[in-house]
Amino acid sequence: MRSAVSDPKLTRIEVHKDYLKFSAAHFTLFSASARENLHGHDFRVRCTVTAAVGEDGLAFDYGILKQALAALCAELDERVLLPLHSPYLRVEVEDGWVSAHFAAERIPFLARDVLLLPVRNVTAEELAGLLLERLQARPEISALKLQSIALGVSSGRGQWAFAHWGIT
Ligand SMILES: Nc1nc2c(c(=O)[nH]1)N=C([C@H](O)[C@H](O)COP(=O)(O)OP(=O)(O)OP(=O)(O)O)CN2
Repeated sequence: MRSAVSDPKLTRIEVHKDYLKFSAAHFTLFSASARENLHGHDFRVRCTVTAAVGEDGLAFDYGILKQALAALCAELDERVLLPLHSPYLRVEVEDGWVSAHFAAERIPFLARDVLLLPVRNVTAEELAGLLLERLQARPEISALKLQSIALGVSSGRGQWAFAHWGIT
């Protein structure tokens, strides 16, 4: 007898928990001469995946996904985020200081407060792409054999950027 529940071969699982966030400072670079002032956000993260449902009615323990996302958020929490690959900004690290060189400005930070990220700009879209890469690189996530991942980053209510992998 078929189960009372429809028997989907694929399911979509979404996680968006209040604790999936990181508080960080940044400035968006709009051109070689225009940028925002340094400011901060509680960046929020959410993730939607598709996966096959097993004969036991379980796709995978989504606690594994939540823990991985929380670990990724913790890596970025309470830092000034600077891009290493910007066409407009040069980063210099010396004697416990990090200097961001932008147009004619030298913007100094204590090295302990800065996190240099392999992105072109500290924008929601670049952060989403970076976090997706880092999520996929985690062995406990690659072991889940997910079919697609969409990872979102928000810099404020009502504005999200998503990075995607796989077929949805
Ligand atoms: N494509 C993108 N554009 C902008 C980004 C971004 O990440 N990607 N980021 C910013 C700002 O840095 C900021 O993060 C958002 O600015 P803002 O919209 O002012 O944020 P608020 O929450 O204050 O939104 P309000 O609509 O003003 O309430 C800009 N552009």
